[in-house]
Amino acid sequence: MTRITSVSLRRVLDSRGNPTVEADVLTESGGFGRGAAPSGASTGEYEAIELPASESIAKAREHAVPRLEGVYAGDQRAVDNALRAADGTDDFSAIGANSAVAISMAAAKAAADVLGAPLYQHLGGAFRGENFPIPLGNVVGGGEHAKEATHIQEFLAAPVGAPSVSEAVFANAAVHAAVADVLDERGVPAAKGDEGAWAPPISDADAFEVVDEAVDRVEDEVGFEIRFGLDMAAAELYDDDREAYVYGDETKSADEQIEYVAGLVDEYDLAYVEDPLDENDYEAFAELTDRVGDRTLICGDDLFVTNVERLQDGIDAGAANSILIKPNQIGTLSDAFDAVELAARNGYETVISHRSGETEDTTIAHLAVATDAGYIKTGTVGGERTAKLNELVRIADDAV
Ligand SMILES: C=C(OP(=O)(O)O)C(=O)O
Ligand SMILES: [Mg+2]
Repeated sequence: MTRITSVSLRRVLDSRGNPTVEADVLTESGGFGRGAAPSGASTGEYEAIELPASESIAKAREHAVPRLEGVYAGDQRAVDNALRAADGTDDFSAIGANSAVAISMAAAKAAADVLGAPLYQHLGGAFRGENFPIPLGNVVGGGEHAKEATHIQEFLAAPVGAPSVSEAVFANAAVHAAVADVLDERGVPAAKGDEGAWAPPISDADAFEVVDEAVDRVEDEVGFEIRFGLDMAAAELYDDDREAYVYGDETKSADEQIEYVAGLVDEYDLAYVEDPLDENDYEAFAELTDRVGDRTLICGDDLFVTNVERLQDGIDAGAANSILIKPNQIGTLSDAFDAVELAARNGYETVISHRSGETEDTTIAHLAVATDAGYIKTGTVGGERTAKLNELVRIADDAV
C-alpha cells in the first residue's frame, strides 16, 4: 500500500526568499506527502552538505528518485537507506542534504496519509509518551540572523510552567510583544531578524535587561513560570586565529567565556543555554556543564549537528546535557531519530529545532511530539514559525 510510485522535486521559496527544495511523494494506493527543506545561516562546521537547490534537485532526480520507486514509504529506514545509498557519501554532498531531508519527510507524510494516522502517530507509534514539548521562543536576536544587533544570536522565552502547549505558545507571543513595549519605552527602534525576533541595536547586557523585564511582565499577567534562555551560537563568535570569543571590541578566552556564561546562568536563572562555546571545544563544554548543568540545560547544536558519532563523543566527555535536533543537519528522519534515541538513553534532553531559513512545513512539530521531546525551538511569530506552533496546538487539540 505504501509502495512509492513517484517522487517529484521542485524549487520553492524559503522565508529568506532563497530557493529551497520541496519534494512530493506518491504511493500506489494514492498516499501523498510533501516536505520542504529548511536552511541554516549559522551552520555548524560538521553539518551534512546543502547544495544549491537546482543542483541538488538535478542530482537527486538522477541518483535518488529511480532507487526510491518501489520502496515502501511506510518503512522509513528503507527510504532513508535508499537515500544514503543513492548519495554514497557520509555527508550527502553528492545529492545534497536539502533534497534528502525533503524526500525523507515527504515519504513519512505519504505513509501517514495511507495509514490514515497523523504524522506524529505514524512516527511515534502507539506507545509514545504523552508529554508535549515546551516551545522556546526567540524574542531578541542578532549574530548571523541580523546585522547591527546583539552579539548573542538568540534570547529565548521559556514558558516552563505553562499548563498547556497553547498557553505556552501564547505566552511566548506575549513576551515578544512585551519586548517591543520595553524597547519602545527606552526609545530603541528595532527591526526583526531572520526568525522574527526583535533585532535591536543594543548591547548584550542591555538585551538581558530588556528580556528579563518583558518576561517578568508576562509572568505576572499569565500567572505561571516563564524563564528565558540563550542560543549563543558561540562558534560564530570564536576566532580561531585569536583563540578567543570576539564581542565587537572585546574578546574573551575560553576560561573567561565559561566564567561569563556561568555568571549569566546564575544572574538570570537561565533555563537553557545552547552552544555557549566553540563547536570544537568539548573540554570547555564539559567544564561549563560540570559547573551549571545541575540547574540549566547546556545544549549542543553546532557541537553535535544531530550526528550520533559527535553526540557519543560528547556523552563520553560529559560535554552537555541536551542536544538540538535539526533533521536537515544530518539529512534523514532515521538519522534524527537515532540521535534522539542515543540522547534519551544517556539522559540528555532533546530539543527539536527549526532553521533560520524556513518554509510552511510542519514536520518538526510532529517530530517533537512523536519523540516525546522536552522542548521545541521554532520561533515565536511569522508565518513559517506559526505554521509549526499552530500545528502543535492542533495536535494537542486532536485536530490533525
Ligand atoms: C536555528 C538556528 O540558526 P541556523 O538555522 O541559522 O543555524 C540555530 O543556530 O539554532
Ligand atoms: Mg543554534
